[in-house]
Amino acid sequence: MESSLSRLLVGLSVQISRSDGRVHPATVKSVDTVKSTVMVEWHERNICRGKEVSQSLNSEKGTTNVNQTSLRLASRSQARQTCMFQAPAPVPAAAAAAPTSESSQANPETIQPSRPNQKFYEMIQDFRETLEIIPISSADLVEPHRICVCVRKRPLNKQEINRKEIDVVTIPGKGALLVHEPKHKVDLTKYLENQMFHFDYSFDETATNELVYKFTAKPLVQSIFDGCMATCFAYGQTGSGKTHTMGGDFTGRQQNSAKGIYALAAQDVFAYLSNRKYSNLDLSAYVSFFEIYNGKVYDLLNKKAKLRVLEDVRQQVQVVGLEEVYVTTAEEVIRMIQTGSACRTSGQTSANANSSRSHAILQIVLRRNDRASTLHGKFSLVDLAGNERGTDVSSNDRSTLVETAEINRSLLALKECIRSLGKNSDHIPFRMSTLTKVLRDSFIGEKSRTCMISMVSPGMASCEYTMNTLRYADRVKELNGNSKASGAAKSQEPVNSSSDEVSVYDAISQVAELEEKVYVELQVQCKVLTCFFFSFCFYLEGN
Ligand SMILES: Nc1ncnc2c1ncn2[C@@H]1O[C@H](COP(=O)(O)OP(=O)(O)OP(=O)(O)O)[C@@H](O)[C@H]1O
Repeated sequence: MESSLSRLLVGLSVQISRSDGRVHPATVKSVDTVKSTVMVEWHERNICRGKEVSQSLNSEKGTTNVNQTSLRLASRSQARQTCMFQAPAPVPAAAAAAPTSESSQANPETIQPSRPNQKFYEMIQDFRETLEIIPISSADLVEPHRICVCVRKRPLNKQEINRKEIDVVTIPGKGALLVHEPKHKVDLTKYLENQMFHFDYSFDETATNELVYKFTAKPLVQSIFDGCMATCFAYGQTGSGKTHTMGGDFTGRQQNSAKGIYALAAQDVFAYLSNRKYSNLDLSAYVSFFEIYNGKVYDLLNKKAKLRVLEDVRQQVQVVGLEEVYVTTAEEVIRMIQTGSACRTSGQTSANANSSRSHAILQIVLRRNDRASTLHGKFSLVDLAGNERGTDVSSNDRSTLVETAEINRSLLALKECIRSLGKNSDHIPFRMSTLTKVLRDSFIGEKSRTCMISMVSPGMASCEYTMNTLRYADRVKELNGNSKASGAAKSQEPVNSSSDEVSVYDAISQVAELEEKVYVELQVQCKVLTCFFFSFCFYLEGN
């Protein structure tokens, strides 16, 4: 009885209610049923530029609460310490073992007496106690952005909960996101490196697709009716929620597309089309859905037909033969999304990771009902390849290495194109990849609008990938913040950004820009040489 009670209580998260009314999370360290004492450890922290600072507790006495049982505080010393509590009548094992169903539902993490990385879990919980958390809500104002970068955290999934993984991401709200990176000192002492990032919006695990849509893609739907070329990207590692956000919730091969951003955008397009404000524009909507895998384009609405990407003399990029279907209702679009997604999945056989190795692009095009079907506006919704592929260089398999290189190239190109757009640069390095080539018209001119939704997985095992995703998004956002075109607030540098890292990124940007300049320069020289050649031929013929 004694040992089972101890086992059940040790590691349990409890709360210390101080006499001044403040509450601190604490952990049961040991239970002595003979002396009727419980050892509880707690510490208090404050945030200071992302680092944690221990503070001393001032109150001498307080009470603590273990499964609703009040214990009297007997003694305590300094800030981070072990305290002795006088235990009341022994807590019945059954009561201790079975937390109320309400509490277990509210947070399954708190009912686990012990877990791998329990210490880090407690440190994160302590840290969260010090934060003021105000999640974004539908009542918040949607601000206009030319380039909008936001982040969405998904909840821990079943497997992660079964593995007792700890959640290392906190969304305090107002565009902020914190990653609590678990670290070890040389002497193996555990500590957290708390990294703060700021974006235009940050969505926590409770946010619905509708809420995310309202702040991200919805303003872009409006913009295409004003003649803009809009693009919305879902970026992040495999399993972080890109398809869930864009395509809707699905399990296995069953997909409920009605709740994804694709479908929500389609519904709004038809709502605007029937709105009196836009009806005099005399517009029609068309949809195309394609995938880019290994630099090749496949039509998802035409049995995965392989398509060619060509650039004409006016630098207009065309996907030759891409099916563009005339649509009149959102239901039609949803059916196409389902058909296209099934085609994408079925083409991948057992290699399920394929889905994250390709970029899927749904385009909703508005054309005027004139003879030439003049393009009025275009919305490209992109479910990008998983970004972890870019860092996965462990494989020796040639095809995986080629895929990895292609994904790296396209994600890098994408970032550079958005940055160039933010800088109002003359040189958009869109030729760096097929992805940026087919989206070229989304990166040029005053009428371009871009939104990037960066998805992060909350688990500790994904921490490194999460940091990569956030650094990428931060890099896109950084120049957006400085750009004259955007009205967004200046973004905050993540606390860990080293100058080396920044200079490497700058070097990449400069190389991309130079590459584009050289290309344009070569084109001009080629034209001059061609003119010279033909003049020379004329001259020879004349003589
Ligand atoms: N916000 C969320 N709320 C609830 N479940 C989510 C959320 N985001 C993702 N999921 C679930 O997590 C799982 C993985 O999500 P999803 O397939 O969207 O990831 P992904 O980033 O598209 O992965 P991949 O790159 O491999 O295609 C799915 O089962 C999905 O339903």
